[in-house]
Amino acid sequence: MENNTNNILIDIQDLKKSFGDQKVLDGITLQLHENENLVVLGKSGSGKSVLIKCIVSLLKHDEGSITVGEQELTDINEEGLIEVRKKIGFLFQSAALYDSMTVRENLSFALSRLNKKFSEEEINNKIVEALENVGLPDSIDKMPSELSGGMKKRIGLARTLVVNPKIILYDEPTTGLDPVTSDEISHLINDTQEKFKNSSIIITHDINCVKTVADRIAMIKEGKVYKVGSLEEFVNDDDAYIKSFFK
Ligand SMILES: Nc1ncnc2c1ncn2[C@@H]1O[C@H](COP(=O)(O)OP(=O)(O)OP(=O)(O)O)[C@@H](O)[C@H]1O
Repeated sequence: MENNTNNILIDIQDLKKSFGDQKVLDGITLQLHENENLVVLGKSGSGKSVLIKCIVSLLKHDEGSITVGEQELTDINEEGLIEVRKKIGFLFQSAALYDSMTVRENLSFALSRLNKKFSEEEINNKIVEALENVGLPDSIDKMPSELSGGMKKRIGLARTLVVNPKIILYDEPTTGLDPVTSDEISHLINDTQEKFKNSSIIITHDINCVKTVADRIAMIKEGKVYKVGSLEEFVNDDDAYIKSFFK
């Protein structure tokens, strides 16, 4: 949870994205720094998921730029995109495990997409290590249907960690979980960041999660960044709109 340097890993400049005549992002400028957890807040439908989908080019932005490392995404080719995606792990809301595969196979599949040659032993070691990091080494041969919601989130995180990404994007990581499990997942996000020194963008409505993980917060309103600051700056802000999120 420390931000030692201000190196920029993702630089978003004046990003715009519409669907038909619905303007969703209307000039977002925002940076993700090295070694930080950046929380993106905004009410439902404000474009938070659209923003992170643009970052991994699951959606194409209309105007502006997104630079990941040295790579600008606007006219990126397929090869460049593969390289960018290797740097970014994306943890979807649903965890999106493959239901017909065991936990081991889910993680192994993620590794196979790296296009690197690993020995059987290396693959096994990486999978065991990733599962240990999320506290579920015994679930290796389980099917997703045998896991609880919280366990699925953890396995989703293990699958993201197994490829060792520099950046992790979390889309509502605690949604649908009870308060205790939500808290465990929030702490796991911090433990992950401390151990692997990666940087994360976390979309969440869960204020307890925000309070646990946020190094910085960016609030989106009407397609623009309404405020960026520390948790303390948000909590102490007198603005009624901001207060409505933190009461
Ligand atoms: N592929 C799409 N085609 C058309 N409209 C879309 C598409 N994806 C998102 N939208 C619209 O963009 C707006 C923002 O959606 P988005 O999912 O980013 O909101 P959000 O801030 O993540 O909301 P929530 O907190 O409820 O998840 C919504 O009005 C949504 O209907």
